[in-house]
Amino acid sequence: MNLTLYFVTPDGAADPEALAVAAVRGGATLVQLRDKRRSDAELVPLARRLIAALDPFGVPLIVNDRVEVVLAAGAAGLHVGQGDLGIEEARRRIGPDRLLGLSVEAPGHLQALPLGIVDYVGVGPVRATASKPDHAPPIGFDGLARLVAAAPVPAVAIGGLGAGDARAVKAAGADGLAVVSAIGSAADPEAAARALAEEWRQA
Ligand SMILES: Cc1ncc(COP(=O)(O)OP(=O)(O)O)c(N)n1
Ligand SMILES: Cc1nc(C(=O)O)sc1CCOP(=O)(O)O
Ligand SMILES: [Mg+2]
Repeated sequence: MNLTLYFVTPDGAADPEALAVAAVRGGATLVQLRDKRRSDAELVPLARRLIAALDPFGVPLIVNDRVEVVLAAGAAGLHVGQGDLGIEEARRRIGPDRLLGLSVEAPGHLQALPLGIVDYVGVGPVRATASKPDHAPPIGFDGLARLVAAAPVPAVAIGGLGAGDARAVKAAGADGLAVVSAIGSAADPEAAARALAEEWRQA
């Protein structure tokens, strides 16, 4: 698992596959299929196509929220938040070998985290973002640093991040940054991903 540049597909994107391929061509190391609008029946074939498209790049596909889609499509992992399926249940459902990510928004979420169940945490939102209308209060880079320092597993920063943020994310101790719009809304998603990946390398 490489969290350096984690591309999360925009909710309801017309062509998540094209965006994901552009992102990994540019240097994204992990992709999450996050779609609140499509049904499981629509997401399963989409996830299968994404897995096949990402496979030549060696990039795993994580599916947000939908354990049934993970299992039916054979995805590499599942990402859940504080209001989703509990992590013990999620781990039981996906088995020991798939990746499991958990959103963390406050210190209490880490204090309540049993060890050995999740593979990584997504920490945020660093800034307010229109990509997740129901996001928790922004934690800023200081909040990010505090949560990352307390995390017992690798941590990826998320929320309102984009060009120019890699240095601050790395300085906060995170293992990478996760973005939706910085790549998904870019005029040239591959170039945007390449710039972010390069920024991370230079940071
Ligand atoms: C990498 C990463 N971090 C956090 C989230 C947010 O998950 P969640 O809190 O469950 O919110 P939704 O994405 O389901 O709206 C994420 N998806 N990915
Ligand atoms: C999916 C998601 N989760 C968040 C969290 O804080 O848990 S913020 C977020 C959306 C991030 O989108 P963008 O890169 O466009 O700001
Ligand atoms: Mg969720």
